[in-house]
Amino acid sequence: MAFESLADRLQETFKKIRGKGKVSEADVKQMTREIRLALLEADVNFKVVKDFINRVKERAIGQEVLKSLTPGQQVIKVVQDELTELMGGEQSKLNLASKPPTVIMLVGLQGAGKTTSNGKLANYVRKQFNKNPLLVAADVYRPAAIKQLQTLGKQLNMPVFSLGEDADPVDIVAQSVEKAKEEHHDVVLIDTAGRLHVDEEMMEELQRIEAAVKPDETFLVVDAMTGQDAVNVAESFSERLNLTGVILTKLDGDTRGGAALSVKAVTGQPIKFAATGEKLDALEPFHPDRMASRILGMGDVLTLIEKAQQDMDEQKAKDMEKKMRTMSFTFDDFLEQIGQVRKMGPLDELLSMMPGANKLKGMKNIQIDDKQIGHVEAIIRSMTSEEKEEPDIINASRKRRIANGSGTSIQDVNRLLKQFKDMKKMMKQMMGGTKGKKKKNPFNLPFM
Ligand SMILES: Nc1nc2c(ncn2[C@@H]2O[C@H](COP(=O)(O)OP(=O)(O)OP(=O)(O)O)[C@@H](O)[C@H]2O)c(=O)[nH]1
Repeated sequence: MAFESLADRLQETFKKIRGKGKVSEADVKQMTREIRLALLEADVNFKVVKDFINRVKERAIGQEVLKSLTPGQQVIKVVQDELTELMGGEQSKLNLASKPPTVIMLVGLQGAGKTTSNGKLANYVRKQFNKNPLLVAADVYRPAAIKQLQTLGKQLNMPVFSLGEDADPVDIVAQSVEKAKEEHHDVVLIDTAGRLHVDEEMMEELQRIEAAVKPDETFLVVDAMTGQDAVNVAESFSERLNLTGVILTKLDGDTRGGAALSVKAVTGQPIKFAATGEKLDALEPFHPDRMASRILGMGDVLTLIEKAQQDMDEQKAKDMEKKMRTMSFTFDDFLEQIGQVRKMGPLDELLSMMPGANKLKGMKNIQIDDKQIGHVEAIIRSMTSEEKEEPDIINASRKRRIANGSGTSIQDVNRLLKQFKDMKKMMKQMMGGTKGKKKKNPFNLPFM
């Protein structure tokens, strides 16, 4: 899972400071020392780390007192804020031209995921903004590049503009924009040539394309797995082109996080999209605040809920959120959720967005093995309504009855009860509620 060791280390550090009723300057220094090491180990650019630590230190030591947070929590909030800021603060939206077509050019090194991202982005603008994109094959050097884009075009049922391998890329893009106007394509997505390394010839060509079509967006596609290297590449590109944003790819791999955390500071350009897989729908707008929460082990509950909303009807998603918030989630809801959640995608991917999930090694405690679902359903159906509402009343004799009724064993029943308990614990953590009395949580920090 991406960011795993960074997340582990930061959470270890926070554990020490969270409950503190008083945080001394020495505590802050100790904490920032640990954060510094964790970031360096995650391959974050050293200069970026230095600035980051200085800001955290300054704010954490000199901060005003917020009544609703303990001093330990305040310090953690400072880190969360600064981490969000480091990745760009506000989410940066796609810039669509007021006068179509919107021209989007993708640049980057070979293998970064440029061509794939082109297809994903085309898919995204069609779905989200109801656009009618034209894909443009301007990589005439890599033999299979045009073909690859044409294959993507076929999968998406979208036209691809190409003049073959012998044409000049500048002619290709200029003609493609004319064609887009004629045929009412409101978004033009240009796939440019990549090289293994930054080289002069490539940069000049990209600059010529840029001058010819004046793109509304020029996205640098960066492979998150390449860490520091990615940042150096980003620097070279941003020196020569008017980049407007970054698409960070391969966030589904076990990247240490360096590129995600440094690229904004180094290029001045925000990460606008994150790609999390090879499939054509694996592209999401990048939200710095959610990513910061995720790195800090607070989970990405909003993305989880959005994902849920895409796949189940909105009312159900709202109900689910409310139930989690008020802790009135019962076994009946659990049963319903199992069905819904299975529609949403691979369980391990969903679980990785849950707060604290990275701490549950292998996530064994809450893993819902698809094969066991039948058992789980049978067990829940063998419970009385009272038991489903208040599982704490399930004593040894009730367990025996449930096991018999569902054709499972007492161990199976115990396991499910434990899973349910763990799940509720996690919900409590992520929603910040305590059973019975509701605490005010102005910053919506799940660890409160
Ligand atoms: N796991 C994962 N793989 C990705 C992602 N994005 C791209 N890939 C894979 O990375 C490889 C390279 O992607 P391409 O799109 O061909 O790379 P490119 O940057 O266009 O390369 P050139 O056209 O040679 O410049 C392909 O095998 C993609 O399937 C991602 O977000 N996650």
